[in-house]
Amino acid sequence: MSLRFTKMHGAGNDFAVIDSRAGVLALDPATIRAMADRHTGIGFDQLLSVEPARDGLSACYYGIWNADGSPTGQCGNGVRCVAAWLQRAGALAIGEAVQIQSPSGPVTVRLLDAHRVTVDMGEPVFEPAQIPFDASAATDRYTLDVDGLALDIGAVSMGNPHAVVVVDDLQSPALQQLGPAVTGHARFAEGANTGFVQKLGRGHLRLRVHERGSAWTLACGTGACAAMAVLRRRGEVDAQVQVELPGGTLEIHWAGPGERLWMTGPAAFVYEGEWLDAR
Ligand SMILES: N[C@@H](CCC[C@H](N)C(=O)O)C(=O)O
Repeated sequence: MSLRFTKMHGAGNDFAVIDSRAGVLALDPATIRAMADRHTGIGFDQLLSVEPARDGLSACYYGIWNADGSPTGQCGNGVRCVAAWLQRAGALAIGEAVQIQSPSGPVTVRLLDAHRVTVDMGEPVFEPAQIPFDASAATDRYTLDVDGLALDIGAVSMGNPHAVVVVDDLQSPALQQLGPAVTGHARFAEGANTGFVQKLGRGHLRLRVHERGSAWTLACGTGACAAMAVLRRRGEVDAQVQVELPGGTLEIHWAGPGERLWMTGPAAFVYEGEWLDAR
């Protein structure tokens, strides 16, 4: 088996993008893990498959798989890359807004230029059953028992599940163990992407995310949206926030509950390649 792909990244969160518009390949988790391997494969956080739209309305559908082969519902950095990929393929014009269908539903993208994209990410979902998170009612903060430590978290879905933890020091060595522990916590029935956020001001956040299925990444687009959603709902940030991640900066706008959330950030091409399955 061989497979052509485009290597891309959004603020350092990296992807292999496959053109599946003419035929969708069924890739098993073991194959995705082999492709994702940073020593013996292409190396990526997520695999994105651009497929024909399933709703007759969207420009395309895109499937998302983590480096461990698990599927997910949304990818904020990925959808910006898909938009830039469509433009390079001649299927989207700069300035044009189109709907892209993701596993968790449609989002609307607008290309600001060939490498910068704004996305209407929809409304953050705080209802525990929809995250899914084990709690009787939606609230601004929950106490999570992590190996005896009472951790204050926010929980939200941006099409995928997120835990948001406010910290004073993003470099604290304790986060190395806390990240995986929250990601795999039993109260998140499907796991969670865990964002540790440091507040630098009402319009400025610094964030590190331990992702479900891909571990620590240089950026997580839905993680930036989740941090904004949780802190804005608590009244701790303004409607426009800059989120600094290890690999780059994203701009997030959310007026508040009942409103749609917008994310703007980069999408970069790295190279075109062909994966030769030599396992
Ligand atoms: N990096 C992504 C999120 C990818 C999916 C996530 N690991 C999950 O399993 O939900 C982003 O930019 O949003």
